[in-house]
Order: sequence, then structure tokens, then C-alpha cells
Amino acid sequence: MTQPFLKVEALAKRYPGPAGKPANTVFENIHFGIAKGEFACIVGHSGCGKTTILNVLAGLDEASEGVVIMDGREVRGPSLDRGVVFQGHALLPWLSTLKNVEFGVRSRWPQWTPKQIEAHSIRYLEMVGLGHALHKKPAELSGGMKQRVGIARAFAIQPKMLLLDEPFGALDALTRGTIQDELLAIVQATHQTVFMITHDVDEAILLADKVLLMSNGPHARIAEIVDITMPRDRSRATIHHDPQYYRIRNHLVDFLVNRSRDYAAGAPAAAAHDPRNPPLVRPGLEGGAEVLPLPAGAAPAAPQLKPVSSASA
Ligand SMILES: Nc1ncnc2c1ncn2[C@@H]1O[C@H](COP(=O)(O)OP(=O)(O)OP(=O)(O)O)[C@@H](O)[C@H]1O
Repeated sequence: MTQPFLKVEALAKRYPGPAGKPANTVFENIHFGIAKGEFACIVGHSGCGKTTILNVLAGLDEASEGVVIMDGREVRGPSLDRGVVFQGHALLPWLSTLKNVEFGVRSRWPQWTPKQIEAHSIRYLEMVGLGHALHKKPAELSGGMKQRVGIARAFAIQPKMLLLDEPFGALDALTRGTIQDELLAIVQATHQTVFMITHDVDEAILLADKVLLMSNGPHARIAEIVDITMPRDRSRATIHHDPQYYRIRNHLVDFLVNRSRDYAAGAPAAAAHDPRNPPLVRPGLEGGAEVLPLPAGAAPAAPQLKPVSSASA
């Protein structure tokens, strides 16, 4: 089997317990892979450790155990190979939109001339619809515009991997939808490899090739990996017409409402044994699970989810 572009093996994060008490294990036994050009979303309840995992992938935090390999090399510390967009936009307030993007571009290609840096930066700002706001300062921008600058800045350094920590979490629904569409278009055009945290199941289905479902903490793990096999040319306006949409959505929502807790309690996927429901999930290797195809005749109208392996991309 070919190695995934990003490989996460046996990752764990533990914080020391109070004197004499055992360590607090946030998550452990985390295994997954992301292929080049793949868009992976991670979903799970608050506090299960999603941001910690993203920070470890970014090289901004260290895991207590395990290893992250990207493009054949172990991740040890931050690098311009990985672009990060946080929920808070993290722009430099004294610099204009353009200068904020140029800052990253200059660090990436220090040998470029100012003209090259400017042209490259403008191209990415235009991609997110900010060609008209190049010289505005962050304070003059709306929340959505600031987040667009963050996205343009991250894409402009052409990272090998883009890490997005709930980038649209603070935006109103309309703005969020528009930027989701823009992100979808840019990712389709650039074939960017992406790891994104979201709490929004619909956002995950719209954007992702696969969704990693984390069980509740402590001792959280990747309980299931769901391949989103709907055609890649998705749009918010039409995605719910796809016959797979509600089956996948119900599966993800049911995980968050019921199974995430069951996995945490050590009794995963009780629904899988209910004869009224076709088996959908079975535990996989190393703490993951596979989403299985429907048995023949179980739900003739619903196209099947592609089987996935828990420990590889
Ligand atoms: N310094 C620390 N000491 C002990 N526990 C910590 C420390 N820092 C973080 N944690 C714990 O690690 C857990 C994971 O935090 P993290 O922010 O990664 O979760 P999350 O899934 O991203 O949550 P959210 O969805 O709310 O952003 C939390 O339960 C938090 O209490």
C-alpha cells in the first residue's frame, strides 16, 4: 500500500495529574493518514483534543507519544510547509491587507523581488474576493474579510499542507457560506491538502473527502473515519439533492449525539448490531473504525459509502 502524504501514528497527549495522581490523558492511540490533495475534516465534541492534534501537526505543540510524518519527514517544530488558519484571524493590525499577505510570501521566497511578492500576494487576495481592499487595515475589515485575508495568506505561501482550526466559527451563516464556496473553489483549483477542524457537520460534508470522528475525552480517539464519496464538484445549493447526503449526514449526527459517548464508555457502535439498521460501522484496527457498505438490498435507494481503512489514507 502506498504511504499517505501525512501519517499520524499512535499519537497521545497527556498532562501531568495533580501531585500523586495519574496523568490526564486527553487523547491516545490516534492513527490516521491523509493523501496528497485530500481534504480531511475532524469533528468531535469540545475538549476532545482537536486543536491539540492540529497544533501537533503544525509543529506548534508536542505530543506525549507518537509520531507525525509529512512527506516522508517527521514533523518537529513549525515550518512554512504547513500553513495555519486560526479561528481568530491573527493578522498584524498595523499592516494593510496586502502587506499582511506579503509578509508571509517574503518569508517563503526571500529571494523574490518586491514586485514579484506584490503580484503573487495580490493574486491570492483576488482569489478570495479582496482585490478591492488591498490597502485597508484589519480594523477596517469585517470579520469575514479578515478571515479571507488569513486564508489568502495561508494559501499564498503554497504550503504542502493547510491546517484550518474552525476558520469560519465566528462568522454569520451567510458570510460563512460564501467563504465556504470560495474555499471549495480554491481547493479544487490548487489540489491543496487540507486538515480542518469543524463543529459543523454540513460544512464537513460539503468540503471533505473524509471525516475523522473523534470520541469524547478523556482518552479520546479517532473512532470512525467516513469517506465522503459524493462527486467533488459539490455546491451548497445542490448538495442536499445528492441521494447520499442524508445518509452521511444522519450517520455523522448520530455519532455526535450517541456514539461519541458510547465509544468513550467503551461500548462502540451499539447501533451496528440492531437488526433494523444495516451494519454501518465496525471497530477497525488501532482504535479506528470502518464505515461499511450497505448489505445488498438493505437500502436500495441509497448509494453506498466507500469502505475505508482506519489506519491509512
Ligand atoms: N495545560 C493544560 N493542562 C491540562 N489540560 C489541558 C491543558 N491544555 C489543554 N488541556 C486540555 O486538553 C483538552 C483538549 O483541548 P483542545 O483545545 O485540543 O480541545 P478541542 O477538541 O479543540 O476543543 P474545542 O472544540 O472546544 O476547541 C481539553 O480538555 C483541555 O482541558
